[in-house]
Amino acid sequence: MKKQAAVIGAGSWGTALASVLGQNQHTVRLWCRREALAEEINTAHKNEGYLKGIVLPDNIVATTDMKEAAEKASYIVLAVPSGAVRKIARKLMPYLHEDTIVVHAAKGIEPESFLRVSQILKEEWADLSFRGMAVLSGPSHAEEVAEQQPTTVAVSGTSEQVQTLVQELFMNQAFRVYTNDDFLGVELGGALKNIIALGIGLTSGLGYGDNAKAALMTRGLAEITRLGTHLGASPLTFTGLSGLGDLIVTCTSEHSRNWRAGNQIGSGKSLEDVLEQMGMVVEGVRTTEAVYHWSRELGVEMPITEGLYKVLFEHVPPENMAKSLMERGKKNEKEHSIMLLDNN
Ligand SMILES: NC(=O)c1ccc[n+]([C@@H]2O[C@H](COP(=O)([O-])OP(=O)(O)OC[C@H]3O[C@@H](n4cnc5c(N)ncnc54)[C@H](O)[C@@H]3O)[C@@H](O)[C@H]2O)c1
Ligand SMILES: O=P(O)(O)OC[C@H](O)CO
Repeated sequence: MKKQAAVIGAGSWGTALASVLGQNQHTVRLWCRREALAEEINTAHKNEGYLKGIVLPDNIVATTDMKEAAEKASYIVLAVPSGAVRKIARKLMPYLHEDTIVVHAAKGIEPESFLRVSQILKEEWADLSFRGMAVLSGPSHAEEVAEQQPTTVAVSGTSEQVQTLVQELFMNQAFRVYTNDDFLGVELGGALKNIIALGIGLTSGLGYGDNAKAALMTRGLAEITRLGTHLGASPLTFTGLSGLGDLIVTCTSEHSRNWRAGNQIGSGKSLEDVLEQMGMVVEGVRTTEAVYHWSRELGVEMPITEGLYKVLFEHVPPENMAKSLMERGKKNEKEHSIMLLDNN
């Protein structure tokens, strides 16, 4: 059935998700910051700056007016960078009502508070009543979603009903949505994989090959799972779409901004120059900062995150990251899995 949906954020991901909703014949209002972009979307049905060469469904209406975008929507999809979520949550406040379902699609952890995006929203909207919240996450580069290439993602919701409704809202022949009741795990997987993708890009920039890439992906997943299960997420979620799936796509795709940023830093560019030239969000930088401090506070070992933090924020040369990881003390590969089995 046709729904009223608002997508907040007309960058790569917001535009791609609006496109999926448009293909599904929903009424879509896409909120963007710049008038010129709204004009481009409404007249040319394009967003060339973020999704080059893509023609958008003509039932997407772009606006810079938050009221016009969100007031009548029964679904509000948040697709801004995690760093903008608090500010946007405040702007959205007047337009949430009893029937609103909020779907967030941002992947990050807040550095100062160590909060996930859903926790930021709950904090900002503590006094409001709305129908529920969901997180949509998984291996899904906007460029391929916009081209209607086969894509699979996971959705988790504050209730089973919300989860199923969001699955129905987005699902189509090119965009397959699985439900997963582990909200924490789905949200964490999407945020944490960006750290590992940055690290892998960095080693590729240094000239290391596929063995290093496989090592970091495997041990990266181990450290994501270690933190996630420590916080109460299911280990199985990290083997699914929002865990391993998203890790694979972000660490191997030419589309990944996190991988590309790491690659350029490994090749000798400064973090500041890389971020300035990217022109799009590189979530892994902020999340590395958050997770480095968070894991230390929690006493959870995350050596890849630690190595990357030192390169990004303490000006340690990138080659030292690989060296320090290779020279760590002897370990049993299954150490953490054994601990998990013992606890069950
Ligand atoms: N691009 C993808 O393939 C993809 C896929 C899945 C999830 N995500 C996640 O979606 C989120 C958004 O990523 P993106 O790729 O669309 O980023 P992007 O850089 O392509 O676009 C970001 C959009 O947010 C807007 N924005 C930035 N700062 C803002 C602020 N302070 N207030 C209001 N608007 C602001 C920008 O104008 C732009 O429209 C990120 O958390 C990202 O990890 C991205
Ligand atoms: O381009 P990236 O590195 O921000 O990754 C985008 C998505 O998270 C991939 O699923």
